[in-house]
Amino acid sequence: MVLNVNVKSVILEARELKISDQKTTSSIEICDVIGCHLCEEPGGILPIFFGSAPYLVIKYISKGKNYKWTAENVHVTGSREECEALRTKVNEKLETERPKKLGLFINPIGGSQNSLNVYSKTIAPLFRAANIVCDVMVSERPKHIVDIMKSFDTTCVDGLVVVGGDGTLLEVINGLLTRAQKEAGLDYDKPTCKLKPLEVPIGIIPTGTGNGTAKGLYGNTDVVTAALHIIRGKTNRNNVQAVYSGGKLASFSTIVIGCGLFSDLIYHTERQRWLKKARYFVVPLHLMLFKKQRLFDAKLTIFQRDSTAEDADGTSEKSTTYEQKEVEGQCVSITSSGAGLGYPCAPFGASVMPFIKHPSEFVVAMYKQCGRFEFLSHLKSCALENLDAFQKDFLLPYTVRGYKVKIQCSDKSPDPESEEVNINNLLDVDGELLDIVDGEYEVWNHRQLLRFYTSS
Ligand SMILES: Nc1ncnc2c1ncn2[C@@H]1O[C@H](COP(=O)(O)OP(=O)(O)OP(=O)(O)O)[C@@H](O)[C@H]1O
Repeated sequence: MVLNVNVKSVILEARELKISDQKTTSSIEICDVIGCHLCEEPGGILPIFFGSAPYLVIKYISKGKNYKWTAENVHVTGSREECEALRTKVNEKLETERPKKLGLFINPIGGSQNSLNVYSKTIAPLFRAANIVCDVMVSERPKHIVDIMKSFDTTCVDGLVVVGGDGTLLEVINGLLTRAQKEAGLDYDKPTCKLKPLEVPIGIIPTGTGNGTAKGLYGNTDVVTAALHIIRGKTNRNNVQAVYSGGKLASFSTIVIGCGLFSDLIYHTERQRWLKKARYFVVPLHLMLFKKQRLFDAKLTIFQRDSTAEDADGTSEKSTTYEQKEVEGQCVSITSSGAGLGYPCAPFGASVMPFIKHPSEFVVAMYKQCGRFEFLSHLKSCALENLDAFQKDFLLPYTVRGYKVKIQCSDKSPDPESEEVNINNLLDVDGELLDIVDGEYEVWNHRQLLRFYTSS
């Protein structure tokens, strides 16, 4: 919607623009202004005689339902001097924390394979309107971004933006965070090592399939909403989970880590790539409705906050002692969620929040055997963020600061090439499959390790 007003009816106040037309007065917060540009009326016979009429376009963020943001315009008419004066004053007020130069990484094959199109048609014009310059890199092969991250100079940009899915984001995060720890000379393979945070802010334009991190940060997976959060430039420090296996740091995670059912789903889905995007729907539905649940024996060791050794602000979690508990048994999956780790709208966010009392805590759940429909109804409750989604007989949820899993093979002397061994050594990390060593891994929370563009 375009609002047409005269320059005299626009009043610039300390933190907002007050705009009045004949009937109403509305206001736009300065932090929601995207940019301000002077335009000329298109040519015609009248401008030849009377001169062209300039007008000022004020582009601003409008916040709708379901966290959806759109870019709207106010057209301000008046004399050139008045329009230019208003433009200068508004631009001066636009906050200095806004990014001016971004490093942008596009995965052209993520999701519907339309990232390049989304960028050039929708995102680039918004960034241009906000006077943001982009240094664009397009990945040419799997893991190309991991290689780029090995030498990318983050000091020459104000922020990084991923145009892709969670897998591409994970490549950026893994590359940069690991490099930062190496450069700091830290013993980062030890779960107890306090890791060095990454200063450069990261944003994501969700053109992947799952897009869980974008949903967590922006409340939805709308690409315009995501771009507008990045333009606004507000950032938040977010927690990250780290996965360790075989005595090494294997990956970071921002959404979900799961063995068993969840890694099986990804394993089988990726084997049916010929189904293209339909595989994300057909394969899980087929497995859930027609296949028997795969059960495996596992030992889950949980590390919980020692209630007698309180760390008031929660920043020194590594010096805290832990109460350790072991749970053993047959299960369908062991899954932990990054919800509650500082992502304002994280997947399962509200569902696991009742369990979390401290910023360093997160939830790991052991899924026991259950009926197909019970399981689907649990997933639906999680998606709807119902507070009782984890209060099910087949679920054992634990509030933890870290946990360790050992998957036991049913065969006492298993063939290392067997499918059971293979599949037991796969872990779903944010929708990507990670090879773990001997069916054993550990997950720990690291506080405020990343800075994301978000406006919580
Ligand atoms: N040019 C390319 N050709 C083939 N694979 C690529 C290319 N560029 C990146 N990749 C790979 O694509 C994989 C998936 O990317 P991405 O996560 O962006 O999309 P997605 O899997 O559809 O989304 P989500 O992870 O949100 O479900 C990554 O593992 C990455 O290594």
